[in-house]
Amino acid sequence: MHCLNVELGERSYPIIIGSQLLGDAQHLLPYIRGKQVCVVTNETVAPLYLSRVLEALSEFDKVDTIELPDGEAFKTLDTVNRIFDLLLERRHNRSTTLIALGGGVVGDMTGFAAACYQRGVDFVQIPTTLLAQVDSSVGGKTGVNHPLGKNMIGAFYQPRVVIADMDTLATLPEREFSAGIAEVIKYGLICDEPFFCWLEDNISRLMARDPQALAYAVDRSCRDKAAVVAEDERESGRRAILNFGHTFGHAIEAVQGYGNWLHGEAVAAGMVMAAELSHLRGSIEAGLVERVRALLEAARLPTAAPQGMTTEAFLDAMAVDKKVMDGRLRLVLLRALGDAQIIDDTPRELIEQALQTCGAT
Ligand SMILES: NC(=O)c1ccc[n+]([C@@H]2O[C@H](COP(=O)([O-])OP(=O)(O)OC[C@H]3O[C@@H](n4cnc5c(N)ncnc54)[C@H](O)[C@@H]3O)[C@@H](O)[C@H]2O)c1
Ligand SMILES: O=C(O)C(=O)C[C@@H](O)[C@H](O)[C@H](O)COP(=O)(O)O
Ligand SMILES: [Zn+2]
Repeated sequence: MHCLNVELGERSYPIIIGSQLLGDAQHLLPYIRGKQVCVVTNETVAPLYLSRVLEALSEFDKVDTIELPDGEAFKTLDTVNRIFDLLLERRHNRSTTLIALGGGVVGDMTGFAAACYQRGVDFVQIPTTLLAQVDSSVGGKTGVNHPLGKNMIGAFYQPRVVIADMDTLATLPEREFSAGIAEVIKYGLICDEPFFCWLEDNISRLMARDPQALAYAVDRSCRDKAAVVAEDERESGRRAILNFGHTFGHAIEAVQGYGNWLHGEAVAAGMVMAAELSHLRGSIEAGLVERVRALLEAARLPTAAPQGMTTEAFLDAMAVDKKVMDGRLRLVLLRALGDAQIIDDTPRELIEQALQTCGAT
């Protein structure tokens, strides 16, 4: 077990990474201030891990649980409202703590519910997917989707602690595991060249879920993300690099229908598009785009647009991106391997060319 910190002044918190952490009260209880707790999970994760978390909570007066329906299609205000209904029916007050047990969908909604319920209650992240352990549980972006755009309603709201039990990854389906690797590769590309090279050398071990390789990748990803978040908690500047591939990826998720392409899959294809565009602008060599494609393919991730998705559909969906300012797209592109920048003057024709090179019709 080891621990690293997200340094945010009075909102700082630890990320605890290890094994056999779920039932372990010692790591959880110091971060729960009141006597009421509500564990938010879903119908898939509950039968696997809920009982272990409840063991750690046996000393509390009031422990409620809510099992949400599973899937990106349920990351909505209606689902968050079900959390509010339970909290009110069961008379949870401002001293309650919400515990998110699950992947990024559960984590994003629980965090958002915590930010809103009685204007803010504590919450804890217990991420159980690779994607949630390396990305979504860290940094305090919470929220839900809207039919017109990904994560359009939300809040910045930090957890009190993140407890990442790597044992939970043993039950993760292959496709979900690959989706998590997409965000891991993202860190190498945007801010950590040595990590990208390490990933190229170790991708087979990682895909075989070698415990040492996996522990290294989770730790390094969390460190990279924590450093960026500590510099710019509310994305007024540098934090936007964590959105590399996401303007394209979010368009894919929304146009294909939430849940048809997994978030990590859409980000993988989006990162190839962003790399291709960086090359078309003259910032990086074609060889680096090929390295990005090859690594993502080795992680069994898509590297091209969904079949039949048009350039027009991409551009329409990308126009609602949260980074758009004064009607101009702001895209995260590569200046070099391990060095991302935010660019707001990319000609539309170049974006269209990058999309078409990546299979958009
Ligand atoms: N807040 C952020 O900073 C941030 C960062 C990245 C992604 N996200 C969001 O996170 C979401 C994606 O998260 P995700 O990839 O974890 O998807 P997810 O939450 O849908 O989980 C993936 C699937 O795995 C199941 N599952 C979870 N843990 C399991 C386990 N241990 N064993 C077996 N099955 C398990 C889930 O029930 C689900 O079916 C997206 O909505 C994305 O927008 C948020
Ligand atoms: O933490 C961040 O900042 C990120 O951008 C991480 C992304 O991987 C994540 O998908 C995030 O939810 C995207 O946020 P959004 O603001 O583009 O909706
Ligand atoms: Zn993401």
